[in-house]
Amino acid sequence: MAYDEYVPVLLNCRGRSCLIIGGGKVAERKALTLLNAGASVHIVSPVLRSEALQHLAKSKVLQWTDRKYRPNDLDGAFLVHAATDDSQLNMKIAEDADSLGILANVASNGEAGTFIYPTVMRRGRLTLAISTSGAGPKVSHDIRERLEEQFGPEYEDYLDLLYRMRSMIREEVESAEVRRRLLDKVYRMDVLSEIRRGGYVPWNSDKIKLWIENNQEE
Ligand SMILES: C[C@@]1(CC(=O)O)c2cc3[nH]c(cc4nc(cc5[nH]c(cc(n2)[C@H]1CCC(=O)O)[C@@](C)(CC(=O)O)[C@@H]5CCC(=O)O)C(CC(=O)O)=C4CCC(=O)O)c(CCC(=O)O)c3CC(=O)O
Ligand SMILES: NC(=O)C1=CN([C@@H]2O[C@H](COP(=O)(O)OP(=O)(O)OC[C@H]3O[C@@H](n4cnc5c(N)ncnc54)[C@H](O)[C@@H]3O)[C@@H](O)[C@H]2O)C=CC1
Repeated sequence: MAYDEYVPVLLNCRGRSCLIIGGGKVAERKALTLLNAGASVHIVSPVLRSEALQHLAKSKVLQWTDRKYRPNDLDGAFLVHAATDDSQLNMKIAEDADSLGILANVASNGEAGTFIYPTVMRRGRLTLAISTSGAGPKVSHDIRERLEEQFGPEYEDYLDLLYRMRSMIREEVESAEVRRRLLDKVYRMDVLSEIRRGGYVPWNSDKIKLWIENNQEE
C-alpha cells in the first residue's frame, strides 16, 4: 500500500511559540517534550484534564488559555498540536494551520498533519528517533527499548568530548587537509571503551589543545 515517506529532521524549538489545542494525556506528552526543548508553550483548552499540565499552568511554566479553540489562536505560532478529543475539530485545526504555513501535528489522525513524532531515545547529544510512520507506535516503543540496551550512558561523555574536539579543530586549524586528518584520528579514538571500563576523566581544553598540536602529522 502506498504511504507518505516522511522527511526526518530535528527541530530547534528553543524560544519558539508552540501551540497545543487540548489539555489531556496527549497534550501533556507533547507539552513535556516541547518544554524540555526550551520552547514557549501555549495551551488552549477549556479544561486541563492532565494534573501535570495543571501544575505547569499554575506555576506559569506554560501559558494556558481556558476556552475553546479559535482560529486566531494560531497567530504567530511556529507549530501547533491538534490534540483535542474531537477528531473533526482536530482536522479543522490542521487545515487552518496549513493555510497559514504553520506546522501541524494531529493526534487523532497522524496522516492529516504536516508532521508526526517518533519515539525518542537520548544519550546526551545522541538522539535516536524511531518511527513506524503511523503504522503502530507500540512497535517504535519496543524497538527503542532494545536500542536502550545497545547504546548505554557512555555515549553522553563520548559525544561531549567529540563535540568539543570538533569545535576546537574547526576553530583553530586553518588547513582543510590537516583538519580532515585530525578528524579521522578523532573518530578512530576508542574513547567509548575507555569510558565503559570506568575511570575516564573528561578532557579539559588544555588536553584537547595539546592533542591537536601533537596529531597534525600523518
Ligand atoms: C502518527 C502519530 C502522530 C503523532 O502523535 O505524532 C501517532 C498517532 C496515533 N497514536 C495513537 C495511539 C497511541 N499512541 C501512543 C504513543 C505514542 N505515539 C507516538 C507517536 C505517534 N502517534 C505518531 C506515529 C509514530 C509512529 O508510527 O511510530 C509516540 C511514539 C511519540 C509521542 O507521542 O510523543 C508515543 C510513544 C512514546 C513511547 O512510549 O515510546 C500510544 C501508547 C500510549 O499512549 O502509551 C497509543 C495507544 C495504543 C495504540 O493505539 O497503538 C493513535 C490512535 C488514537 C485513537 O485510537 O483514537 C493515533 C492516531 C493515528 O494512528 O493516526
Ligand atoms: N497521537 C497519540 O500519540 C495519541 C493520540 N490519541 C488521540 O488523541 C486524542 C486526544 O487524546 P487525549 O489527550 O487522551 O484526550 P483527553 O480526553 O484526555 O483530552 C482532550 C482535551 O481536549 C480538550 N478539548 C475538547 N474540545 C476542545 C476545543 N473545542 N478546544 C480546545 N480544547 C478542547 C478537552 O478539554 C481535553 O482537555 C484522542 O481523541 C485520540 O484520538 C490517543 C492516544 C495517543
